[in-house]
Amino acid sequence: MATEFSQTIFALSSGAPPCGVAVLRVSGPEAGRALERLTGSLPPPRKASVRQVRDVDGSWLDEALVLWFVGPHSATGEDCAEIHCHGGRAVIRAIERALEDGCGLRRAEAGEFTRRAFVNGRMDLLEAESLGDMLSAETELQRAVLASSAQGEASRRVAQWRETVLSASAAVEQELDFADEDEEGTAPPSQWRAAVSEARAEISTWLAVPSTDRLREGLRIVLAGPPNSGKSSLFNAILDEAAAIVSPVAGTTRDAIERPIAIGGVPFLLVDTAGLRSDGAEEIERIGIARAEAEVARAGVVLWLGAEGEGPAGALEVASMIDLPEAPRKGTGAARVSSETREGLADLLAQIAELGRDKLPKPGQVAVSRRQRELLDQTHTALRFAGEQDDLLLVGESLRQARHSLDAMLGNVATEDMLDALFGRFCIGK
Ligand SMILES: Nc1nc2c(c(=O)[nH]1)N(C=O)[C@@H](CNc1ccc(C(=O)N[C@@H](CCC(=O)O)C(=O)O)cc1)CN2
Ligand SMILES: Nc1nc2c(ncn2[C@@H]2O[C@H](COP(=O)(O)OP(=O)(O)OP(=O)(O)O)[C@@H](O)[C@H]2O)c(=O)[nH]1
Repeated sequence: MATEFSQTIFALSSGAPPCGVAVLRVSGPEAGRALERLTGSLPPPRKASVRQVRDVDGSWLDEALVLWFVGPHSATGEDCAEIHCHGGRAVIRAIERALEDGCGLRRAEAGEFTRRAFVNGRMDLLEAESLGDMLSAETELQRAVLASSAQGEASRRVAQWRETVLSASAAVEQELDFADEDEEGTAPPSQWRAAVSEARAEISTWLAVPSTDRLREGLRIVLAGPPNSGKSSLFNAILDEAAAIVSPVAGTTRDAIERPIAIGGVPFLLVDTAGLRSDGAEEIERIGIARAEAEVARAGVVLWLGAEGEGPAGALEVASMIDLPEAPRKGTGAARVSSETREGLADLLAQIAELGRDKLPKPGQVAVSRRQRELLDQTHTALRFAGEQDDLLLVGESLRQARHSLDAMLGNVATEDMLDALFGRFCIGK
């Protein structure tokens, strides 16, 4: 996407019409002139004002509440106007047409308002990423974990580490100067090593937290066990009981049947390992088993419905079909359920939610995306090297690498492609 900041953009920022009130946002140098053309005059900045909205030919369109923000004191950092109109489809369309054809504005692309806020220094990349996650949050745990990053907490810490690295670099330069001059004078004390090691320890605690991608996708619960052990029945019973998440993560539908669900406010992806049936050719059986094994390997939680003690390590053993007098397994498994009568289902769900809370980021912890974790990992490696190295030239180079990774986290160095990918997953109007 070519970023053309001379252009003024507009979009419907509120949800799908028809709705009670719709919010049309306008950002860019022409925002004030457009608002003036449609409503007669510019209201006082930042003050909600009721105005009659008219098309450029003078025909009346709606009575609306309007807001006017003078840049840089706006969400995007540019001049911004908002028209809060009645939420009928035709009303919205008529005002959009007046903005597009009447005023010559352009429809915004996905995430373009936020992208402008980023480019104008209103937020850094960490904040933009967590805002994106916040917008797709469906469960309470997702919201609660992202709340801290959204408040800029993560950014402040990263900026502090960057400062630490910059000061260390300066100190190393100074030590190098002393060495060069070969003077008798005492070299400055190497306090930077302590500061760098402290930052590295803090980075380690962040690296120990699962990524926000994990949080967004949900923890995989894989139902495993031999044919006819009741996996599909339990799959359906759990789905029935838990709240289905409305928007499944795009592109995750694979051979196994997966459904995103929330259990106790924790996001999960419930996976039924279908196709395990061994009544076909040996070839098919092997493929089925390989597939199930692969699912088990990438599972966050395995619910094992097979014989006791035969499940994969760490699996939650589930005795199924307990309503049957001749239940295939009356075992003392951690959980006992009947998909038929739902006995034990609530207990099983509570156990699953607890496991999820344990394996996903916790509220109060700072969680970052996989991409950010890679950069953080690079920073950590560079800082460890710097701390252990005696050759000051190599130390200086490692510190430069660490600073570069931290800059990439904040978006001080960002490529257009990367920004396209990040902001492209936002909604239009955000
Ligand atoms: N109607 C509406 N609601 C919204 C937004 C919006 O743009 N419009 N936002 C869109 O993201 C979020 C709120 N974010 C905002 C962030 C900063 C400013 C702003 O005007 N900041 C100025 C003035 C701050 C002040 O009041 O002192 C500034 O920081 O200089 C506005 C919205 C969520 N709700
Ligand atoms: N009475 C009773 N029957 C059950 C229960 N759970 C499953 N069944 C029955 O057991 C049979 C096998 O259940 P499925 O859920 O299809 O088992 P599965 O493990 O998915 O089987 P495969 O897809 O072949 O691997 C079906 O006839 C179900 O109706 C239960 O809790 N109580």
